[in-house]
Amino acid sequence: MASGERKVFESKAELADALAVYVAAKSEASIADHGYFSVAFSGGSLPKLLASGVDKIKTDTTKWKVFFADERCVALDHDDSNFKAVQNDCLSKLNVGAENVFAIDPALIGDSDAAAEAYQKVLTEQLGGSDGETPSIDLVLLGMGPDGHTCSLFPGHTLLDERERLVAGIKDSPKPPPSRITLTYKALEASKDVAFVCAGEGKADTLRAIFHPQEGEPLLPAARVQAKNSVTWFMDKPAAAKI
Ligand SMILES: O=C(O)[C@H](O)[C@@H](O)[C@H](O)[C@H](O)COP(=O)(O)O
Repeated sequence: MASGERKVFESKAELADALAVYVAAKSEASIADHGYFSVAFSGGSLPKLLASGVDKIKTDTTKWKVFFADERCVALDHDDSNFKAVQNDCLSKLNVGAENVFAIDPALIGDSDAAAEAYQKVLTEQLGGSDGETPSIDLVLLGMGPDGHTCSLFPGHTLLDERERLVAGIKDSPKPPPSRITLTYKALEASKDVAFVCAGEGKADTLRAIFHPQEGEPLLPAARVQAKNSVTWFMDKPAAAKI
């Protein structure tokens, strides 16, 4: 069963506002602690959802370092690009310098393993993990798919057992497009905080399986996520209806 605090909101709009306030608080605390705030965004419905609360993110966003929890191996201006979604829906409304947004290297999108290796290097350089320490992202914002996947960690996939790499390539994602890069559990577990964002009745059955797995039901990828400090589940009422 998944662990962590569960927060349930009346509506998507209330969820978005609370998430924005939470992000701002994590940002303030991180900047006070080490001078910057590193945050990783997922794609899917998350960027649009957060967009409606983005004006509540009151913090010094010039001190942000933005990463991607997973990314599709497509051009940065492709409609499938998580970078494009996060940039258009959220970052364009926040004062984050382009030099602080760490996208996949577009020159490597033909080879997800090479793109993942390069992204891991960026993560390590930016977060100071080069002395052998695992880099720690301050906050990872995650979604969850109907099959219980998160990042691009899919049920039954060999990447669920990856313990060496922080970022891995995947060529057979069941959710299109098939070629992607993703943070691994190793990277998630080294992160300080993780927030899951789940809205809509389409998430209800999966959240039931996450929080109340029946006997013999496999532990879904999202249920296995742990972080150094906290995992918090932001849900609206329809998503939380069965938990
Ligand atoms: O690139 C991706 O596909 C996403 O990062 C993915 O991991 C997403 O977060 C989940 O699939 C949930 O997606 P929804 O929020 O759209 O259900």
